[in-house]
Amino acid sequence: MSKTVKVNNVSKRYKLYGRKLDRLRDLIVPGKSYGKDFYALNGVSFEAEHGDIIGFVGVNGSGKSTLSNIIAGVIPQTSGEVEVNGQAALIAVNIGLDRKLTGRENIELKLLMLGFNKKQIRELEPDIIEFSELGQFIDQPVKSYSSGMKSRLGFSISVNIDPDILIIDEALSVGDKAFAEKSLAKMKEFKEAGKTMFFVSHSIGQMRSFCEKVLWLEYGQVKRYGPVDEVLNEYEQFLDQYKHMTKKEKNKHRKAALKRQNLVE
Ligand SMILES: Nc1ncnc2c1ncn2[C@@H]1O[C@H](COP(=O)(O)OP(=O)(O)OP(=O)(O)O)[C@@H](O)[C@H]1O
Repeated sequence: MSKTVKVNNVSKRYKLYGRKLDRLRDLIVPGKSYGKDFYALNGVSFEAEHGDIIGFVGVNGSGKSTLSNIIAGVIPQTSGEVEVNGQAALIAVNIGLDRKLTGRENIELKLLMLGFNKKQIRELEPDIIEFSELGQFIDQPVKSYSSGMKSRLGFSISVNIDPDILIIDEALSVGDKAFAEKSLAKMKEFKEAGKTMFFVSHSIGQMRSFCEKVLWLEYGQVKRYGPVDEVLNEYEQFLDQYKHMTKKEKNKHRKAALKRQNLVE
């Protein structure tokens, strides 16, 4: 099977500043570093094949969205290599939509940015609007949309451009049940067409029903990568243990993780 996505030793470093002055100093003082390095991802490696449906799990802040954004080309990695063979589309709440523009204008802008010509846009637009079920709201500015409506618009654009690789970051969790079911059906179509998909969700049920493999991130590092049941069973055990930890034990766990992210409190 050929690889569609190869992520090799990828890290993402952010600078955290305790004081505004340090941020400014970092910009204007050459050769010196203020602020503290913080690794949202640290040495992440994995590969995806054609037709793989891969879920990203991990507790809040473990790096799932950062990894999704890097694969989609929305943000660059600090180090390491990412090879993406094909066109990738990211569906995430609040990403890629201009709040001042209407839904229709956002569709046109997004398609233009992806390199579609005017004729192709005219052909695609009705399908996108129909799938979104936004009705007359399509001509209202996106800033007046609820998060579910934004997610519908983003999802409709991304699935109708027929990408090779689809990355869905929590987008299904804000839509209503009917739209989530319609979206899942569309994703099943993509699955049958052999596309590669990445799926970020806190819903273990959705993960089990949809994904074949799972990548478990723990504070920026790969804890496990493998078949869905194997990894999720272990992840659920961890969540259960975590829930029953005393405050002191939770703190110890958190401190060990922060140390790995280079951020000792
Ligand atoms: N622009 C940024 N500047 C500094 N730190 C950031 C930035 N973006 C993300 N981070 C940090 O990187 C870490 C990983 O964030 P990310 O959003 O990838 O986690 P996540 O696993 O998707 O979390 P969640 O489940 O809460 O959505 C977090 O600690 C976050 O605070």
